[in-house]
Amino acid sequence: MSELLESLWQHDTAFRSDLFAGKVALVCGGGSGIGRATAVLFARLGATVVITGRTQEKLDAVVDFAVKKGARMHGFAAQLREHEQVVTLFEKIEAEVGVPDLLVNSAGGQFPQDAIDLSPKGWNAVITNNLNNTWFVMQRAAQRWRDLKRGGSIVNVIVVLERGMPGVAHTQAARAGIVGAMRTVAVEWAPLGIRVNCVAPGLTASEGLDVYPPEAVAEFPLANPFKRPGTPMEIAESCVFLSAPAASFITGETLTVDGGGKLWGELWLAGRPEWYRTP
Ligand SMILES: CCCCCCCCC/C=C/C(=O)SCCNC(=O)CCNC(=O)[C@H](O)C(C)(C)COP(=O)(O)OP(=O)(O)OC[C@H]1O[C@@H](n2cnc3c(N)ncnc32)[C@H](O)[C@@H]1OP(=O)(O)O
Ligand SMILES: NC(=O)C1=CN([C@@H]2O[C@H](COP(=O)(O)OP(=O)(O)OC[C@H]3O[C@@H](n4cnc5c(N)ncnc54)[C@H](OP(=O)(O)O)[C@@H]3O)[C@@H](O)[C@H]2O)C=CC1
Repeated sequence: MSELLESLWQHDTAFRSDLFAGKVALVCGGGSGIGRATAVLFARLGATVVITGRTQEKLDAVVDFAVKKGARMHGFAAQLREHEQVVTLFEKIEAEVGVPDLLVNSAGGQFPQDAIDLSPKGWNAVITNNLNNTWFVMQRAAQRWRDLKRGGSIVNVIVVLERGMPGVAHTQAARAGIVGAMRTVAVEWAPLGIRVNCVAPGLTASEGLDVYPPEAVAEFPLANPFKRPGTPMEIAESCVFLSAPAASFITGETLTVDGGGKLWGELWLAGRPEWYRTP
């Protein structure tokens, strides 16, 4: 783990080291994967960072590493699909750290299953975990920015929506909901100085891939023409770009970072259903 964190700390970045000095960045899902890489990058670029997720130990490992490097980082656990916990989280951040200026929503996930077999409970769990949680956090941030008469930036990490993604129909539905809401609030909130964008990663090598069955994993190299997964850092750089002043005229957009996966390739996240197997 410390080797992985060290490699994130040393990785080349396109950004200057004081880019976010004086800013507070909140990264949801910052205890692992894409969120962790984004949090570490914000910290390297001078931000005070708050990471959140359900598991305090995961947050502590990232915070301990960053603090030892001389960065400012805090980890506050929260179940983001519960609205009251989101409100309490913001109160705690404001009391102990300061109002966030930047928000990256990388908390989420799903289980792979053929759509035809999804149970109502499973469908609801994934919708709640990817639509409601992201919405609760982005709305709360915007409410605080409106109340305090200050702007901010929101970046939501979603999935690629331009093509079918067999095995994760529930998550595609949830993320399509986020894109719809994002485009609308980009308009409603622009006069408040609030920008809202999305990053759509392709297959990315994170702990999140552990939930996929071996037959699906074996075919992951076919997901894009580079024939490799992306790295969390490759996604983090885009999250940070959209959060930065360099993106000050970009709102309501989705930046796809998928190695060309939406143009070419096959991806069967639950394996191929029987009726798609070649004889
Ligand atoms: C083009 C190129 C671009 C390529 C682009 C590629 C994109 C795809 C790759 C994506 C990768 C990632 O997202 S990686 C990130 C992955 N990370 C995660 O998934 C972590 C977050 N996941 C979770 O928190 C959970 O797994 C989540 C799915 C939301 C469920 O949370 P809950 O605690 O509410 O739910 P549970 O109690 O566990 O289960 C609730 C019900 O869900 C169903 N359920 C849960 N797990 C199940 C399972 N494995 N198989 C079947 N059904 C399941 C059951 O009905 C459960 O009810 P019972 O039967 O009663 O129990
Ligand atoms: N890896 C990939 O190939 C791709 C990933 N994505 C999406 O990118 C995002 C980040 O994924 P990735 O970093 O790969 O996966 P991870 O599973 O490593 O990261 C997801 C993080 O979200 C946290 N989280 C999940 N649900 C909640 C919740 N309800 N409340 C608070 N925290 C929560 C998890 O922590 P904890 O469990 O401790 O709460 C975890 O740290 C996800 O939305 C994922 O679906 C999209 C396309 C491709």
